[in-house]
Amino acid sequence: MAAVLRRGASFICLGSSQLLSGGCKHGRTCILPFFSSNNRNSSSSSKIKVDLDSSTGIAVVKFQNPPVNSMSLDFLTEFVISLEKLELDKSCRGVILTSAQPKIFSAGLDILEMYGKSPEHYAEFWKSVQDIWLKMYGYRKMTIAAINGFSPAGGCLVALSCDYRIMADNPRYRIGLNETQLGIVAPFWFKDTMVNTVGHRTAELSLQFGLMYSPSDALKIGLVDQLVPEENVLGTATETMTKWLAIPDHAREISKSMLRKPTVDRLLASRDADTKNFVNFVSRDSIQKSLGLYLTMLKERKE
Ligand SMILES: CC/C=C\C/C=C\C/C=C\C=C\CC(=O)SCCNC(=O)CCNC(=O)[C@H](O)C(C)(C)COP(=O)(O)OP(=O)(O)OC[C@H]1O[C@@H](n2cnc3c(N)ncnc32)[C@H](O)[C@@H]1OP(=O)(O)O
Repeated sequence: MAAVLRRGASFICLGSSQLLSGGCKHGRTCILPFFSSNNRNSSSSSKIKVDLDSSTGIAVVKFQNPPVNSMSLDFLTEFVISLEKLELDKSCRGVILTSAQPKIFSAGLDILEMYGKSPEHYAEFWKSVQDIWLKMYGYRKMTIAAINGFSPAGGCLVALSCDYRIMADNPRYRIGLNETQLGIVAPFWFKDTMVNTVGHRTAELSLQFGLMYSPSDALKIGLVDQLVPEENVLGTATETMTKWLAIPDHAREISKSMLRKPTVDRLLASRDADTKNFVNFVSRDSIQKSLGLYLTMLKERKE
């Protein structure tokens, strides 16, 4: 039985039933939007903060999963629910993704979800990774990634799935699909997303080497669209979104769908096979060993 707390106009629902909205269907703790008296609707689940300004139609979705915004199963579930709600909300026309953590946009998929777990867990996790990509790459509303820090692997994929990417011009930051450096392989839909953005030849070099690009190199290859001083990332994203929103929604949306649907359909046609592939691949002793060594390396770097 779910416990439901009502606080003014806001609802918090805890538990597995779906008393208040489709948002809780995944059976995890979630917090429904808090409606304030002005034009801003905010909601904050534990890992995703949403701030929708209905006077402009722009929502800011902030990742807040310290220390590095790694994408665990819970994070991905909350993320997809937040995007679903915004997609259904007529007052929202565009979404900006950014990070509440200093210096990190997202460290990518949570490696601990792929290490030392059961095949059933790997399958559930992978489906949630597919879900977020399908939601983002086919998203009806305009999306901008305001990349305010490091963005490896899954973090890069999330940015690549947006319509426009603005990155902090800090030469210490890096972005790229570095999977091969962990001894794993970016699946075909990560690869397709990269190819669609930077072209085939650059993707060949990028994916095989697992290259991580500085902001200026990322701009050169078209992995990001614009660099701005770190303190201006969110402001520039909001200004840019306002310009994009001058285009009639239906025309922009249909154009986006024409360009992206074939890529989305490729995964939709083979989701189960892709999940099986992932589970078989990640369950191998050699892959588990690589991931274990990588986790140890991450910890030892600090010592
Ligand atoms: C044939 C093909 C078939 C199927 C496909 C098969 C496979 C495809 C599979 C998977 C695709 C995966 C995509 C991914 O996203 S994998 C994740 C890749 N991410 C990374 O490589 C990033 C690693 N992290 C870093 O480089 C750094 O942490 C940093 C630059 C993001 C931040 O550096 P800091 O110095 O600020 O912080 P740290 O001290 O390094 O980290 C703090 C803390 O967090 C832990 N951590 C970091 N990243 C992750 C992560 N991605 N997952 C889980 N945990 C992470 C780190 O170990 C530290 O932990 P402790 O505090 O030491 O406990």
